Amino acid sequence: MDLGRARDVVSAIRSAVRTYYAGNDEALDTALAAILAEGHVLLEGPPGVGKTTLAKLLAQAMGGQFKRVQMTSDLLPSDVIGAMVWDQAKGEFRFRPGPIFANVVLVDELNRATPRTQSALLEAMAEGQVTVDVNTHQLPRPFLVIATQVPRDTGGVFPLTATQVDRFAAKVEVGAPRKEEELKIIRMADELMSPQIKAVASLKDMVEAQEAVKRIRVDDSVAEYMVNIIDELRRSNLAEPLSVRASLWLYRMSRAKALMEGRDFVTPDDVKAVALPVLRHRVAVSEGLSPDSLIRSVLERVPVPRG
Ligand SMILES: Nc1ncnc2c1ncn2[C@@H]1O[C@H](COP(=O)(O)OP(=O)(O)OP(=O)(O)O)[C@@H](O)[C@H]1O
Repeated sequence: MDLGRARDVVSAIRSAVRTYYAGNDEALDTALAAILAEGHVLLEGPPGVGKTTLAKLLAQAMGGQFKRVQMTSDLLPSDVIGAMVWDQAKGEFRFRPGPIFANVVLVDELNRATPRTQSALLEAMAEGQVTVDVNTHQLPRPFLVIATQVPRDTGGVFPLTATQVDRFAAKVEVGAPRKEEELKIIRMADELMSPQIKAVASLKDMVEAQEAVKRIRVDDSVAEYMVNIIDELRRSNLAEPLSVRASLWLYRMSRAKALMEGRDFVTPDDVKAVALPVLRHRVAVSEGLSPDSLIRSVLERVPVPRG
């Protein structure tokens, strides 16, 4: 698929989702970039702000399957990834896929699951496959996990470790809608009971778009710019060290962003556009500072390469 067609596929999906999704651009664009870059997203915010709606519409727009997993402390790894079950009719064991076998999976309240179940999910996300007993089962492509979390101070949660959080390509915080968005939402009250949009692309199109992202050029000066941002962040007295995954996801998500903008090369503006969602969950700051303000100040300090 050429890059122009890949861009058209993504913008068709974006417009289709926009039919009913009235939330902020950052959530929608980050989710789209994450699909293209084969990453996963943490979507945080209060209940009822359209997280499920966004995930469902994304799946519909690309002709894919949507599933939702509500995490609880009694959920076992096999309830999420699948298990071997006895098939009475055939007289043999067969693999029964878990609910993560879908193209877009909303994992609700991830930090309510026990560490074992969280690890099983995160491993599957990282590898794009599930291994049960000795058999490996490929997850569908594209495969996007959108995970939500309950606030850390809620009782009965198992907070994810920094390493686990680091596995997510990006994090977006969604808040209550603005007044005009909310007005649009209530005007669609009937349709929103069960929003349905037609597929405007196929899963094959999306997989080809993922491959197209890998052909987006990143000049040495822009790659160096990414590394300089990460280096400057590391010098900022972070509470936790910043892993190399930070720069890898900055690179991958910037390329996805360039494709969405219809270019075959990454500009420093693409890097800046994805820097907050890609970095904010990896930056553990001391009290009184917000990750976003720290990242913004780093972006202001690091010299931008001239094209
Ligand atoms: N930004 C939005 N765009 C469209 N509909 C929205 C939006 N925000 C909320 N809604 C509507 O409000 C209701 C709740 O939204 P939804 O289930 O998507 O929220 P959620 O964030 O997943 O909530 P929860 O965490 O409680 O599951 C739905 O009917 C949905 O259509």
